[in-house]
Amino acid sequence: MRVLLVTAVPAELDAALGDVAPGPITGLAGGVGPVAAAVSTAMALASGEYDLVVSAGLAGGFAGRAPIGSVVVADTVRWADLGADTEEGFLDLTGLGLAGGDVLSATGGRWVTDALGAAGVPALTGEVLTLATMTGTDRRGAELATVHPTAVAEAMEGYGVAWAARAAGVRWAELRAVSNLIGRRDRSAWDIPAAFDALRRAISALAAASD
Ligand SMILES: O=C(O)c1cccc(C(=O)CC[C@H]2O[C@@H](n3cnc4c(=O)[nH]cnc43)[C@H](O)[C@@H]2O)c1
Repeated sequence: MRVLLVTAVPAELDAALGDVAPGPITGLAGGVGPVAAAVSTAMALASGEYDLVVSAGLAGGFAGRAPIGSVVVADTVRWADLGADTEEGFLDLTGLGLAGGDVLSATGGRWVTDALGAAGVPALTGEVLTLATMTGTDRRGAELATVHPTAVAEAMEGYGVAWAARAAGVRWAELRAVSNLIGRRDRSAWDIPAAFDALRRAISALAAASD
């Protein structure tokens, strides 16, 4: 299994690949946000060298659903701020009568959860939201939790990676380690070392399964 691992920033990539010897996993720090992620993933996939793409890195977890330090694997990803903000509430693409889809099913998610299970790495499964605007208020966090009851976490790249993988006909997954809870932005409450440790263990499990 030849895996392309796409993070947003180099620090996430270094943490993810910390225990992984050169081999079946190739890393790419593709940039922050869905557009940078989609473009960099599409360019890498043009080589035709990969069987699976994994969007990986830090994430915000919904309180009571995904605690700091936990690993989450997406069954679906949703670009949650793609649509229109109206007096009647948020309208997604379907609500706007537009084609394109703002929810994608993770075609490689099962392979990732099986790899984690085989290595004894605990993981939660659920919807992972992609947002171009990171949530920074309790009001917005509560709104997202209500509107998306099966969402466990939010990040900023998964949908972009998924869109590029789907266009290239390559299976894809999203795996995140929770560094902070979604809500009022309080950088001092982020536990990046705990999340990076969880990320490193999870990616080691993927490397073991891809050999
Ligand atoms: O400050 C640091 O030391 C540091 C080191 C590595 C990465 C970061 C980031 O800020 C990564 C940003 C990246 O993480 C995702 N993320 C993390 N928490 C959230 C969130 O609450 N809502 C949305 N996205 C989140 C996201 O994918 C960013 O691209 C800092």
